[in-house]
Amino acid sequence: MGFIMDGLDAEDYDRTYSDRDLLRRIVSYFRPKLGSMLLVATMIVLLSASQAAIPTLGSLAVDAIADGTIGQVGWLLTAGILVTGAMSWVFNYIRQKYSSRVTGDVVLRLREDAFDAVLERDLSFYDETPSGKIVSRVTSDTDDFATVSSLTMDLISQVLMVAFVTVLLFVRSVELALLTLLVVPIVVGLALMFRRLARVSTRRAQRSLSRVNANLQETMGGIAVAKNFRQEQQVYDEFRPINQQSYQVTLRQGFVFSTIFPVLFLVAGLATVGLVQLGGVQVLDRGLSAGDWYLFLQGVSLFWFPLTSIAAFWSQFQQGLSASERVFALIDAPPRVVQSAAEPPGRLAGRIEFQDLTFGYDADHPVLRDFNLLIEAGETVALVGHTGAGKSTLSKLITRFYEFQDGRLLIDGRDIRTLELGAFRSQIGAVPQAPFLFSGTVADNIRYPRPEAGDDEVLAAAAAVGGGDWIDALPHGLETDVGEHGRALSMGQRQLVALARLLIQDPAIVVLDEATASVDPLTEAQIQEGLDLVLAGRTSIVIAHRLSTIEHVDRIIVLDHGRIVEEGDHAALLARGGRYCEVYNTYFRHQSPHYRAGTGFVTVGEAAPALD
Ligand SMILES: Nc1ncnc2c1ncn2[C@@H]1O[C@H](COP(=O)(O)OP(=O)(O)OP(=O)(O)O)[C@@H](O)[C@H]1O
Repeated sequence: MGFIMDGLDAEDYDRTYSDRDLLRRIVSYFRPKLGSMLLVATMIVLLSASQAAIPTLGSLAVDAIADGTIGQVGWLLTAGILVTGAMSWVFNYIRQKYSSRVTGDVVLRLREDAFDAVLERDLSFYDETPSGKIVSRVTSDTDDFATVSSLTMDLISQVLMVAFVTVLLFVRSVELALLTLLVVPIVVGLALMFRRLARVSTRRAQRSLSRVNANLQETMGGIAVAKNFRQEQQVYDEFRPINQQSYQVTLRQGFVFSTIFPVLFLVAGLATVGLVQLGGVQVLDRGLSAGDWYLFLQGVSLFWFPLTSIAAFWSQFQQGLSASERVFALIDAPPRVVQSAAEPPGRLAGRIEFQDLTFGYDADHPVLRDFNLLIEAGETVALVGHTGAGKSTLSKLITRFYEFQDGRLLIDGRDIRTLELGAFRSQIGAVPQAPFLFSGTVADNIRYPRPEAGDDEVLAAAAAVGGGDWIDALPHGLETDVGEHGRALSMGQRQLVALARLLIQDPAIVVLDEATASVDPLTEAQIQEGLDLVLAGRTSIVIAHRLSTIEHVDRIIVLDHGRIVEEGDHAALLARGGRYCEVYNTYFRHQSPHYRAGTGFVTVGEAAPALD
């Protein structure tokens, strides 16, 4: 049992909606399609009536055979059955056409809303939720919801037909009609009992499938690394139990659903036996005509088919309901980053002040505790420190990707929580270590922050970065296709595109995580030139990995376990011989052109001259 249920827990944002809330929510998606739905409903009524008319005409034919009048009315009844059959086809065609459109439109809207919700989520959401699981909610869960909506229409049509047949049966023989109806509460009772079981097993099956998706997604993302380290077997070993689990859970779901049908068919069979016996006796006693008896037997199959298929629908119905629950939970997931107001920030000067700020990805384990730091407008600050010191965390708070728990973060003296988030973020230029490029051309990527930017602006930005020589090295200049994730460009070229993109954005504050990957000296020089241009006149926070950067910034801040342990400029900090020297020896010193392996380390713990 343990294995089967492992990893199938709900996501943090999952919730259970009451049937009423769920239904109300689903109805709200269908409401704009009221006109088409009325047409579908009319067609369903006509279709059900015409389907119920066929056995009625058949029963008249049986009576005519018994009376010996079939010779006179036979052709009329045949024509009647033909016309009713043809009309059924037309009604069904119109019904299918419009109901498919209604379902398609509703799913389109639901998927748009789900995708919108995904885009709106804070970065913490992406840290906590594997992307495969998100994809699964936006695609297969909305598909399951589509199935529910078309099933619901089928269900309504079947229920209506049952209603028509019931009326007919009562008109013919109250006694036999009551016998037929006697079984309904048993079937409905069984279906209701089954409901709970079905919902639980269906939900598990969906979660296990999204686990499979998440695993596949991660495998595809890291396939190059896996192949590099020849870890295909390990990847497969990880996939196997997850896939097995999905198999087991789906099998269990199948078992749950397969128990209901034999039970239902047994009840139906017993009822039919009763009807054959009782009806036959009544025909012999002349209390019932042969045609009526025929209608009852036909009616029973017409009657039973919808009832048993309602139970059959149940599985998919439940699947769709829990899918819609999952999609709504995604749409309704509360944001972690909450603004207390939405004041227009105006053009920011870029003064940043952390005041007694406390933050932890998990509130019980703070990464920053009572943290204080003031960065003046226009200042360029380098954050250095060992891995895990909290450098990226600071930048994630400035970009407002995460919500801090305590203290204040002021931008130009205003509480960051009061600024209109979209307008604020548009003035923050964030460059990650490995800049992400979208499929398209180099020009498309440069104009990404401002799609209305003209070709000349894009060209000017590209030319300004690194002297523009790098554009000539691209096979089709700015029209070169960058490939998926920018794979068609070298690492250095991707960084240059990211810098040109910043120029187009023209942010007030730049948060830059320098790439650790080394590039050739020419590209390095171009990047440095580009950086000087991009950072000039803006407040800049650089998570520094390059010697040339730390040598030129206004202030270096040395972080250790979320605390500032030293700050100052390069020469002063080196002279102090403290923590900065350690970091310098570890990360930066070897980049110096004068560096010789094994020599020239700056002594830690005592004042030492600045060596290069
Ligand atoms: N998304 C996250 N969820 C939980 N903990 C995190 C997350 N990101 C970082 N941390 C933790 O927060 C601490 C600070 O991490 P941070 O990424 O800020 O360090 P860093 O100084 O930028 O390190 P590096 O130079 O390796 O990028 C680390 O202990 C890290 O494990």
